Amino acid sequence: MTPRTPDELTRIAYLGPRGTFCEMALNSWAGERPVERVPQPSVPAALGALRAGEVDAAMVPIENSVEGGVSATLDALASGDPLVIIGEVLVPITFVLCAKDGMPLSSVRAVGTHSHAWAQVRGWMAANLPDAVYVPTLSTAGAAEDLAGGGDAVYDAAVCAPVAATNSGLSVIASDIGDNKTAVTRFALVTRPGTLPEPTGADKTTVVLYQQTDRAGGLLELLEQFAVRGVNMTRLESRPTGEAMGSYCFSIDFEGHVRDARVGETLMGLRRVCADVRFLGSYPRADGAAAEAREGTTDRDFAAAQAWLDALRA
Ligand SMILES: O=C(O)C(=O)C[C@]1(C(=O)O)C=C[C@@H](O)C=C1
Repeated sequence: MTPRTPDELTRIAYLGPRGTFCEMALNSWAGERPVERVPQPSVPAALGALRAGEVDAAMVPIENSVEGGVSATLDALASGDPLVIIGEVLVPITFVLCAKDGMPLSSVRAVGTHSHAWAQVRGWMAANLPDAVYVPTLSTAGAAEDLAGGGDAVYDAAVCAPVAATNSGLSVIASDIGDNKTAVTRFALVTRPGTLPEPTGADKTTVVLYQQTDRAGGLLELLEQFAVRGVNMTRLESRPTGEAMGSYCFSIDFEGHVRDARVGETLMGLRRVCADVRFLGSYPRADGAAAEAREGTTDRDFAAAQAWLDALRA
């Protein structure tokens, strides 16, 4: 059975192992809730476990303030059985470089970490370890765990959160190595459809849009749907559909809840002009910033216009 409220979510998958930023997001969302945390090796695996009914929800990274959208998550949400976002969490990102005891910084030849983490420490690496080779891993904490495990890790230092270095018993050889000290990653709590959080006045909605045909002004026609109804977008990305060269869909976050009149009208407009609209949920914003409906686009304005039209028709 699909849980209906956040308190009914008892098993939640996340990008593991322990010590990832994803686990921090889940801890921050769960608070005192008695939630069983189920680590998964990758984002597609976490969403696969959710689609298979093995867990009630999944916490996955969706956007980073430095590196942008997390493609693995956006693509896994855009195709396959439908899933919806019911919440978001913002996690400040701090990285350390860690290694086995006794390894000096000058001896590091290869560094393992998640690709998004590497993108956020590139400047520091260029300045401090210009000759180090980058080895991609499935997560930051996974990089630390494999290094500490002493098995077949082909790198001698890992970039991860301070807690992952501690969990793995590794020594921190450089702290606070992120190029941008205010970096934040946004995580989405995803479930199977059936749960629609109530509007709070400070909500976001996520959709994936598939255009009917590739033609001049096609994207403008989609954007007009938002503009004329006063709906503010907070993220817009084009992603390849994978079907053919040049075939793209648009992944969009915008302010407001599907129950807000201007959002409902926008979605209907998009449905008319798109080949397909995938609704990925309406959920409370992590930063609590209320959406301002400009004059002429409030629920009351839409209701008054509808009443006026009804009167004309009667
Ligand atoms: O590897 C982790 O620790 C994650 O939680 C993944 C992830 C990401 O996908 O962006 C999350 C936050 C950091 O920006 C780096 C990596």
